[in-house]
Amino acid sequence: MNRFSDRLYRSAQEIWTKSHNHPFLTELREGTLDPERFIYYLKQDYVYLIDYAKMFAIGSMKARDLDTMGKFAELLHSTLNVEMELHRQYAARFGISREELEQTRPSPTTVAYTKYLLDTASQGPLSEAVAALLPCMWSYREIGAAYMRVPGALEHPLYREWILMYGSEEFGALADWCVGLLDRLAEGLPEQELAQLEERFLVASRLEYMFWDMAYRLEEWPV
Ligand SMILES: Cc1ncc(C[n+]2csc(CCO)c2C)c(N)n1
Repeated sequence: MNRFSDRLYRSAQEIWTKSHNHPFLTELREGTLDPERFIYYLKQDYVYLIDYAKMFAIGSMKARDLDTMGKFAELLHSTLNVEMELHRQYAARFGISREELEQTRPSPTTVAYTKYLLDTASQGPLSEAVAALLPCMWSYREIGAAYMRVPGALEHPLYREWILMYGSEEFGALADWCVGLLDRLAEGLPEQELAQLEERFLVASRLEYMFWDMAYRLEEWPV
C-alpha cells in the first residue's frame, strides 16, 4: 500500500539521521551528556510543551468527528499531566521549582519552532496542523524505541526515565494514531496540497534538529 506517511518518512530521512547523530542524542544514549545541557533542554522543552499542548486543543477544535476530537483531548491531557510531569520531576531533582520551569525565557529556536507550529495550526486545515506536529511525536517514538535497546542506556541514573517515557507503548500508540490520522486526511488530496503538507513536515523536522542543537550549544539571545 502507498501511504503518504511513507513518502514523508523518506523525504525527511536525511534530516532525521542528522538528529540521531547529533552529539546531544549520541551522548544521551551513551550516558555521557553533560547534565547542564540536559537541564537547559528540559527548561526549553517545558515552555515548548505549553505551546505544543495548544496544538492539540486546536486539533480538537478542527476535528470533524468525536473520536478525533476525543483523541486530541487525550493528547492534550497526556502532555500536561504525563510528559510535563516528567519534566517537573527532573527539575525537582535539580532544585528547580515548577514556577521557575514555567518562567523559562524561550530561546530563539524555541520561539521559531513553537510559533511555526501554532501559526500552521491556527491558519490552515487540520491536515496541515497534523503534518507539522507529527515530526515531534514520530521522531521521539523512534528515538525512545531505539534507546530502550541500547545496552546500558536504561541503567543511567539521569537519562533512564526520559528513555522509558518515550520508549513506552502508550507513547508509541499515540504517535501511531497521529501517523494514521495524517494518512486518512491526505487520502485523495491533489499533489499540490500533498506537497504543502510535506513542506510543513520537513520544516518541523528541521526545527526538531535545531532544538537538539540549540540545547547542546546552550543557545542564548545574541543581544
Ligand atoms: C522539541 C520536542 N519535540 C518532541 C517532543 C515529544 N513530544 C512532545 S508532545 C508529545 C506527545 C504527547 O505528550 C511528544 C511525544 C518533545 N517533548 N520536545
